[in-house]
Amino acid sequence: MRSMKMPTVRYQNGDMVMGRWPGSNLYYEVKVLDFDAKSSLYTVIYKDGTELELKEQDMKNASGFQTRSRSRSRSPGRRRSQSRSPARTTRRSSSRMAAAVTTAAITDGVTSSRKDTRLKDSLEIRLSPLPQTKAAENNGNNKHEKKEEKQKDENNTANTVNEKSEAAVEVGPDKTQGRYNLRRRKDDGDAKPVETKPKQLGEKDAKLAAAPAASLATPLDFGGKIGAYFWLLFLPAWVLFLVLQVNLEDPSLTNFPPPLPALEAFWDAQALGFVILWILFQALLYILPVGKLSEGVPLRSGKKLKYRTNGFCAVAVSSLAVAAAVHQGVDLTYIHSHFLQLTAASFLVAVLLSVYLYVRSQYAAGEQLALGGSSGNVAYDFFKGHELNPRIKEFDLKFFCEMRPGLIGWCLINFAMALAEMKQQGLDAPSYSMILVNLFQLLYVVDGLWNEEAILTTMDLMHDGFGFMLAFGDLVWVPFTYTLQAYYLVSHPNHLSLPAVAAIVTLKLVGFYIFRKSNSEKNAFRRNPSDPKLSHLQIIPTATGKSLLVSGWWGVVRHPNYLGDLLMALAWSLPCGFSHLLPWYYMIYFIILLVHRDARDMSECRRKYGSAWDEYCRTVRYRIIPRVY
Ligand SMILES: NC(=O)C1=CN([C@@H]2O[C@H](COP(=O)(O)OP(=O)(O)OC[C@H]3O[C@@H](n4cnc5c(N)ncnc54)[C@H](OP(=O)(O)O)[C@@H]3O)[C@@H](O)[C@H]2O)C=CC1
Ligand SMILES: CC(C)=CCC[C@@H](C)[C@H]1CC=C2C3=C(CC[C@@]21C)[C@@]1(C)CC[C@H](O)C(C)(C)[C@@H]1CC3
Repeated sequence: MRSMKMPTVRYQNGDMVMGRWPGSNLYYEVKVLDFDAKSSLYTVIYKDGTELELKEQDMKNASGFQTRSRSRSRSPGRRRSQSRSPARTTRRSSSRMAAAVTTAAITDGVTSSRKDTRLKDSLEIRLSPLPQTKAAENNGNNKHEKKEEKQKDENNTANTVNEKSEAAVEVGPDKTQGRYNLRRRKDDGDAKPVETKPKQLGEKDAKLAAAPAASLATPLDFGGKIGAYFWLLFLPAWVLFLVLQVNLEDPSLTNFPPPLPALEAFWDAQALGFVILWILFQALLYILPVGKLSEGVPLRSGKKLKYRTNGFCAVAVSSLAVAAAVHQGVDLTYIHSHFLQLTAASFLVAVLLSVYLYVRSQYAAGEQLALGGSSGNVAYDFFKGHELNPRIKEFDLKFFCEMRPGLIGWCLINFAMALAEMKQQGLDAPSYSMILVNLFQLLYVVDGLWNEEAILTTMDLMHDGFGFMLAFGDLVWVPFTYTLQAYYLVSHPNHLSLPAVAAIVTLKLVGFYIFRKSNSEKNAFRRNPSDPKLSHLQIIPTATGKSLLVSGWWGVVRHPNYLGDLLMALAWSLPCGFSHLLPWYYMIYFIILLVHRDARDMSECRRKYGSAWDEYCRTVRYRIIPRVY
């Protein structure tokens, strides 16, 4: 009441006005409940019961609007787009729900073709869900409809969707000006963001969570079933090719096939012993009860897993252990001279682990399976990973393998290469090139471990199952191909002038800054969308209850973190010079990997977020490189 008496307050308690739905151009009829003079926010209630806080600029007098019938807005274009839209099932079924919360479709009287397109677009925006109980109240009256809706939603992983499409109104050119406070008033007490609260599963959600993953499975990628066979054979063969190439004086693609060693040369029991010891040592560090217990993102079941994020401690202890071993006279150049055998041993471990993972996934409950690795085809699911988060008690195999033995092993191998260079070239200290490669990659790994919690919001952890692709990637690909630049420098010295060093360091730092800032921004937002530090960012709400960042780093390109990563990759290759293609292998591979990952992520997000994702893509036009790609 205190605030309502102030002269600057435009709307009074109880006034019916039009309120903009956050992140869109849609205006709905709302009732003003309160005004907070401190924050200058109005608390309003929409007809479906959603309470939000809005700024005055996002509210308008109802008299300035004219109504528009739904049928008029359904242009042929719209029908086309509907039939293409992955959100169509949800949209149609939920439009019936919307009947309960209908207001008339209205426009502000501005008519232009641009506006029609925008209206068409905005009508497709699916809005944030109501709390389950409320949604059930609104939607649950007609049992027949509810049943039908369940069936229609079978292929949609989104939670209950509530749509107010009939009440769409578009106003103003600045569709996402300012961030909206999406916290409901009753949540203010615990100040928890809507999306990080454990979900109260409604009947439908419980059914979705328990549904066999096969019925929800996403389209196959990596060339599908045939592709899986190809990658299962090609990836190990390619690693072998690279490892044999880097040993040659003149590594070149034209040396194909490179001279193959005898079969016995691959096997070394001691090398296998070292690999197993290293993995066990890392496992021991992982289970130490030190460091934070971080929560992962909610699973389909609504549950959140806990992860021990003590990676920085693990790399610190590992460094001390390695330093002590060197001090005790352990010759780390063994890693250089037995590279092939160590690779073969790690490959063996990765294959055995993948078989174990596949077998155990056969006994896993539906809700524990990855949607992307549940095709029903053995080779594909073995490759892509059938179970999402395989765990032995609290020990998370995917998280451990991705962040520990291979990643920390990468630094150990690089360090061994620096020692091997000094030995082979008769140097008192490693070359500038070797130092740069070592420091750059060490920074990358240590940063990843320092920010270990951020991995929990990456694709691998959230969506990909744990199978051969990641087991092999983590235990073989990362430690034995990401180290090729250091390996190459052992016998292919490349002199760098100081200005060249300065230029490469600058490039690395720029890349690192973009990479770190963008990853941290997304991670912080996913963890707490109401974080005051992010209040300057603009968002697009989606039907799943999660929002998409549309400004800040994620408003520059759709994958700013990939851009930073690519700049860093360039800085890792430059110290090796231009004599051979081999040290540029990582750069080339990484472009392919990230372009493919971006495409995978795009289709996954389109499936998840429907038209909200399309809206994001229209606003943020470029994928990785501003104005180029
Ligand atoms: N060195 C290496 O070998 C590799 C390094 N990487 C690096 O790992 C990091 C993680 O990469 P990756 O897991 O591929 O992808 P991202 O960390 O970019 O994660 C993609 C997910 O982020 C969410 N998202 C996308 N756009 C937005 C937005 N606008 N607002 C909010 N959330 C959004 C979506 O998930 P949701 O909405 O479900 O939360 C999407 O599925 C990157 O820095 C990458 O460069 C990756 C692969 C290999
Ligand atoms: C060809 C093939 C077998 C591909 C498998 C891909 C994996 C090698 C990569 C998938 C995502 C990865 C990430 C990292 C390493 C490579 C893999 C496993 C990462 C741990 C490197 C360090 C970073 O700081 C990171 C934590 C962001 C990153 C996460 C993704």
